[in-house]
Amino acid sequence: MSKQDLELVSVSKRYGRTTAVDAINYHFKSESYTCLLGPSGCGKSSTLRMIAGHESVSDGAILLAGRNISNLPPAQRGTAMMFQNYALFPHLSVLDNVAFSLKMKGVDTVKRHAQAREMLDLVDLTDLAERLPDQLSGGQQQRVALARALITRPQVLLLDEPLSALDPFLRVRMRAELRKLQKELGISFIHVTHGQDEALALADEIIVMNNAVIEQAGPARDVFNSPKTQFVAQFMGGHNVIALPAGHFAVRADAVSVTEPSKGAVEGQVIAVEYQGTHVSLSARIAGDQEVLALIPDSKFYNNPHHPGDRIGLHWDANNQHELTA
Ligand SMILES: Nc1ncnc2c1ncn2[C@@H]1O[C@H](COP(=O)(O)OP(=O)(O)OP(=O)(O)O)[C@@H](O)[C@H]1O
Repeated sequence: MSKQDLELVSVSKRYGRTTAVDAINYHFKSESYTCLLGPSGCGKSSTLRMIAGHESVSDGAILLAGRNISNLPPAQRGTAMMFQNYALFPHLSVLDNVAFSLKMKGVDTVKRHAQAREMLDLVDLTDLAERLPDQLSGGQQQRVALARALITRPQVLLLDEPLSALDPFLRVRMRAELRKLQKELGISFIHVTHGQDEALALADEIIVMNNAVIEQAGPARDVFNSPKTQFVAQFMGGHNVIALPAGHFAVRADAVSVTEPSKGAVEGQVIAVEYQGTHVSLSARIAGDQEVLALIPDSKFYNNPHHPGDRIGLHWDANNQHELTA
């Protein structure tokens, strides 16, 4: 274990009779980008808030660099949080917003402004230092919030749905910037999102939560390619969940190809064909009244097109068939 790693040891959060987080264990590697992903109410924000110290831990321990930080105040943990709504002070300039936590620590004006300018430089906002928050675009406000969190030189930056207030275009641009910043700073980012696209685009590691527990975690490509449960396969998207005599399996829709009826792994009947530009989405009904989706590259499909009602075979390689445990 590296010195800066963050560890959750059987961490639980209960609000009255609701268990929001149920004895989760996780080892966040230092210098990595981790996304906490899951549907609304699964416990991801509670997990993040416990790491930040904005919520108490009901049970278990949080260790950073081997030190138990579970009961320390937020400012003494070595973590910093960037909030969903940015929480900027409307009456303070950009510079003073960024310098705020240093002011609270009693750092003198010259010193804290110099450090705040360094942070503004990092997020490319040097020219806007004297503006007030309401004179900034959403993307610029977000960068101020980032600079303000980073000025405390945290070992771990915690981000709660940081891109949700941005329009789709800006969201894609900002996620590239977040990723770049994390690599440049060489610290850990832990980012809560309910968007699987966002998690796949950003994360070295993805933690999928469901019903207060970690359903699956690991490198982003492993979680996407080899879902272990029906929930993860369906939540990550792009997969078929198929019941076969040998059990339940996940098969990526883009790994399914269409052949002659007798040649495929299973036989089916085409129920819909939809042209989607780069590929064609074909759905077929197979035994057990199950629907299977195949995403076929555009040119491959039109070399040998199929139509609703056609009998076809569906084929996929054995290594694309992942057994589901639940
Ligand atoms: N302060 C609170 N008091 C009581 N219950 C709470 C409180 N905060 C969260 N909960 C409950 O705990 C569970 C987990 O909430 P949490 O906010 O961690 O989920 P989430 O995965 O972040 O959801 P979302 O994506 O909607 O923010 C939910 O059932 C929620 O209603």
